[in-house]
Amino acid sequence: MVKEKTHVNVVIIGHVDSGKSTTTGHLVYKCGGVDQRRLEKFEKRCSRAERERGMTIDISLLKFNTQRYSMTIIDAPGHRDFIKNMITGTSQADVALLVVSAAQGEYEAGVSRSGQTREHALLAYTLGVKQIIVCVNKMDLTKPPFSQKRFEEVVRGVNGFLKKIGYETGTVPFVPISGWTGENMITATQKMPWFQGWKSRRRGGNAIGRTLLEVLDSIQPPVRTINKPLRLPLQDVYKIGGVGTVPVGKIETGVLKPGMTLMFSPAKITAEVKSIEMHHQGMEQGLPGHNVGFNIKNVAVKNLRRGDVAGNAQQDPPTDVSSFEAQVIILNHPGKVKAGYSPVLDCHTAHVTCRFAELKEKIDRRTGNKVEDDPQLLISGDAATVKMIPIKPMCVESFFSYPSLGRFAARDLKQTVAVGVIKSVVKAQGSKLKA
Ligand SMILES: Nc1nc2c(ncn2[C@@H]2O[C@H](COP(=O)(O)OP(=O)(O)OP(=O)(O)O)[C@@H](O)[C@H]2O)c(=O)[nH]1
Repeated sequence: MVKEKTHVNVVIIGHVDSGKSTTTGHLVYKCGGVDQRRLEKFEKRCSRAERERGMTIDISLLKFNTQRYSMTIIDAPGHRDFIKNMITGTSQADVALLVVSAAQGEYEAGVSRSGQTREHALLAYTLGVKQIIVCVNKMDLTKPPFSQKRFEEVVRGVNGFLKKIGYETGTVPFVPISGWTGENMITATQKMPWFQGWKSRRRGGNAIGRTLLEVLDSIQPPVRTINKPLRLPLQDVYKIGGVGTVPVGKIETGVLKPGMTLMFSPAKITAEVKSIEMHHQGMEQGLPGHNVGFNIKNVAVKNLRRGDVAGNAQQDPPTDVSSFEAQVIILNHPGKVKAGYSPVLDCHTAHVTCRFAELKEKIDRRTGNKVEDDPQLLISGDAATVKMIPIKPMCVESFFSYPSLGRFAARDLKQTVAVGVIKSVVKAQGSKLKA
């Protein structure tokens, strides 16, 4: 049997027009598993949706293979809801690919105060994406073309702010590429003979690859969370004739098996798993990353809904929370955020209004150090620790215990006003679990 490649989720980040689509498009066309027709269809849908509604695009179709990994591009910015998707997206990114344009003026704009390069990198780091690869793109447009001096200038600059954000520089690889003309994407170019591969401190100074594809192949395999208790946020619940109630969703942690007794929270319902399916095939078990449908008996469809979380009733079952403490970053709020502010939170598949009950402390975004106790208000750009109270039952977890159930986007006025990670939760029955 052919060994299945390890699956890796990649998020593409970088300033507008840095070449994210061009670069990823190149990878997918050359190393992709998506057939041309589907890709064309996707592209059509993509541009129409973007034009008309600025809608979020499901680009889960974008896949490509390296030697060791099967990679899925889980989201790319430029879409209005990128930040929300990055946080609540169906999969967690294992690695971030930061695209930086080396073209004259474009690099400078990207790393300027209003540029998105730092913002995206900070967001990736805050959300726990600790592996990052930087492609220094548009090398064909440097002056002179393919300039080593320009590459080194970009490396110095980007390393400087990655270090401030918290990334361990020296281990972050940089590759000079042209996503447009293809240099160093799949095959090594002769046009940049000065680049013989990124020398990684982690690999004792050995070069880890001259091409973007090789560098992607050199990442640390993601640690899967198979040994943790089961968490399966429901996407939907179906009633299927002759079968019964079938909830569907993606397994975030743990293992789902027939015969297991599940607890659904906040529905507070237990039920036994009869069978499990993925892509219409029966399975003996479901593992993290699997999108499954499973049949449970004696539970009416109306008693379960999207946003409920299934877990093993015998092993740290999920429960709803009466409050939680989160570290938030206010992104776009036109006014002032004060205690009592109640935006809608998107956390895993749940969508629940939560109140900023207490603003506990304002913190420095980069160092995480406290800068003020009990602030009266927060404005765009501020980071703070806040106590939040959901206005109806909701199951969330600390980011530390279950990352994908512990990060959220807060929405108001049709935009993402804040993003956050949950530091600790108070379970509804009163026991406080500290992260
Ligand atoms: N010469 C050259 N042009 C490039 C390269 N990569 C991208 N471009 C061009 O730069 C422009 C922006 O590229 P995109 O791939 O759309 O950039 P993006 O980052 O996806 O843009 P947004 O989604 O709007 O943020 C396009 O006109 C591309 O053709 C490159 O390596 N060399």
